[in-house]
Amino acid sequence: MYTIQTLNNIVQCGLDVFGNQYEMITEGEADGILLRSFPMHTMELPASVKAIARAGAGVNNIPVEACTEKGIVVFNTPGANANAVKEMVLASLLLASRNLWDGISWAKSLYGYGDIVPELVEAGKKEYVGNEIRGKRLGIIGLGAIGALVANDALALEMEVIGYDPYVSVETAWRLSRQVQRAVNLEQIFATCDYITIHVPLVEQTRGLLNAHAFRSMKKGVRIFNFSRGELVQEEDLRDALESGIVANYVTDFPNNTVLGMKNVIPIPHLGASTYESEENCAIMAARQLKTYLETGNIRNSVNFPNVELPYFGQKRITVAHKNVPNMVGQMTAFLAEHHINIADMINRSKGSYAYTIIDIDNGVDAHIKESIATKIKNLPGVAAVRIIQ
Ligand SMILES: NC(=O)C1=CN([C@@H]2O[C@H](COP(=O)(O)OP(=O)(O)OC[C@H]3O[C@@H](n4cnc5c(N)ncnc54)[C@H](O)[C@@H]3O)[C@@H](O)[C@H]2O)C=CC1
Ligand SMILES: O=C(O)C(=O)COP(=O)(O)O
Repeated sequence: MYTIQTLNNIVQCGLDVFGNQYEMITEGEADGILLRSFPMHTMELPASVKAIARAGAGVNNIPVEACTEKGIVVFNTPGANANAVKEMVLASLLLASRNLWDGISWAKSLYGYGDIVPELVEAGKKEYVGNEIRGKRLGIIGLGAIGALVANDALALEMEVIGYDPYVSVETAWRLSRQVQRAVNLEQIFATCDYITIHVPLVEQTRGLLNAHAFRSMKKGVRIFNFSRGELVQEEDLRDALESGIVANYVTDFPNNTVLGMKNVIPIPHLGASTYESEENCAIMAARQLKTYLETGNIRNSVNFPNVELPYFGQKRITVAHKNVPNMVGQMTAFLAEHHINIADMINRSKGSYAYTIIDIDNGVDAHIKESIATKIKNLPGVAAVRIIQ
């Protein structure tokens, strides 16, 4: 029996993945945590927690580094909500270009004028003339799951598309249309684009990516779309850019009080991933990854540990999350050799400064010997967490 704590509402089909061997709780000590955007940074993590699954892409709400040091595996669901965000970006391109936000608000304000409403509409519509997006240049910062989808569909809408992503994955590169131009630096995007959309994770390197320097390099009247995270944009610099007209519109999925007070901001209440389809995709994927990890130790789509999978048929298994330093595996297997325990199968993979090892041992080993080996491994310098699965 495992216990899963949910920190946000997770759609039922995701919860159903766990089955009746799991207890679902919202407070207390759990083996696994399932969440969406719940801010975890100030949360005390019980020692019972072995893994955290983010039903979504961004993990900046999770203390990933602290989790890594404790051997807690953090998962996300790459691509599972990308289509939802892409559709929102496409809608926003039109929303901002055609002055739909102001136009609709004005039309609604005409309620009560009676029979002359149609006349007022025809007389007033000249205030809301917009631009077409066809033929305009769209700059995409970050060509991951979302950025690549936006790029391809913007081309289909006859936009000219240029993308910037120095770390683009091979998989994304294959999916991208060859018509997407490649920017060698951000200045190329800033200086030439009519529309700029940003699809990078919030990390120290990307915080404040759009700042005074960036705004100064942009074409006057550029429209900016932020469906990634509010902190990617330096707020006071944005205010100046909106006031001076460098930025014609800022469409953001992350409104806060400061940004709401700025002119020409189109605020969206973090609806990028809020579709039934995406909520289901994310919840099912996150739940499956978490369940698999708890039951087999296999890791798929973790942000802090490598993908490691060894087929599991109910055999005895030791899993170790540890630092990626020499002789870790040697020391672990030495303990097994001391007790004449045969290794049936083994795998070790690393990701950055951490690694993960799965050791399958032959059945028939006494429980107390297994426990003693687990304790010896746990006490090795560099080991973050040890589990015995059987
Ligand atoms: N508004 C919403 O509801 C949602 C927001 N998001 C946000 O969007 C972000 C991107 O999501 P995905 O495309 O699914 O993630 P992803 O991981 O597939 O793509 C991110 C891309 O950014 C690139 N990148 C990283 N640092 C960069 C830099 N300094 N300059 C240029 N490119 C850089 C990476 O190489 C990668 O290709 C998430 O991290 C999250 O913050 C994601 C889903 C829903
Ligand atoms: O997946 C992401 O990064 C998102 O921002 C989606 O957040 P949500 O699950 O809608 O709270």
